[in-house]
Amino acid sequence: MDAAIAGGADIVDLKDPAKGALGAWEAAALAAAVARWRALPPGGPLLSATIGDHPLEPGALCAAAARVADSGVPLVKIGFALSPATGPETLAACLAALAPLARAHRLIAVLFADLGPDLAAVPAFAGAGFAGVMLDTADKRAGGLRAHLDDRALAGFLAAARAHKLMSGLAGALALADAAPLAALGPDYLGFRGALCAEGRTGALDPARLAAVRAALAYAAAA
Ligand SMILES: O=C[C@H](O)COP(=O)(O)O
Repeated sequence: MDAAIAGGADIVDLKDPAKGALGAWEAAALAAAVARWRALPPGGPLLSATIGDHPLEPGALCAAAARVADSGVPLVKIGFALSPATGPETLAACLAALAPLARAHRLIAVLFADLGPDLAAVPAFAGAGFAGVMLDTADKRAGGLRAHLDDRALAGFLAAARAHKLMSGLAGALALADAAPLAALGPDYLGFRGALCAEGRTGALDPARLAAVRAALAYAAAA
């Protein structure tokens, strides 16, 4: 957390990469991080946290999301493992169960580009009261986001999010070289983890790598 703040991250995402794509922090560590974040001077980063990797099962998603939301973290990231095999009733049941939580907390739906999600599901998240949608990848060894979705698909996803007033993000094994082309598509944020670590995704953040991504995003924003 300290390295991300020092490196100028706009959003610090609390996740345990050793536990999976959206591995969750333990409750005590999460509460401590939220308390430290609240004590930061104004103008600091926003804070998000992931709820862990769960199947598309309403009870499991609700319990995990409620636990993270109860910590007071302002953005709660919930992975939806949508694939071509997912029936519409499965997503509908999950969203119906999460809608009450979405009325009290800012929930972000994470879809995994490498699982082949139906990007036409974006309006359903808006309908359930979500605050945002983003793309990520589930299998970090299977290539980055742009290996799974081309610019046209990504632009369509972002346009749908904008049309439904959802915050939008792109992530998924992004490299430094992805910063400019993806920023050009106009997401609200880009998410990086592996590219910021000298010794792999589960390692510590490397200030030099963080600075390089920060500089690339600043350059892209000024272009
Ligand atoms: O939320 C963002 C992603 O999980 C970042 O991780 P990654 O860059 O290692 O894919």
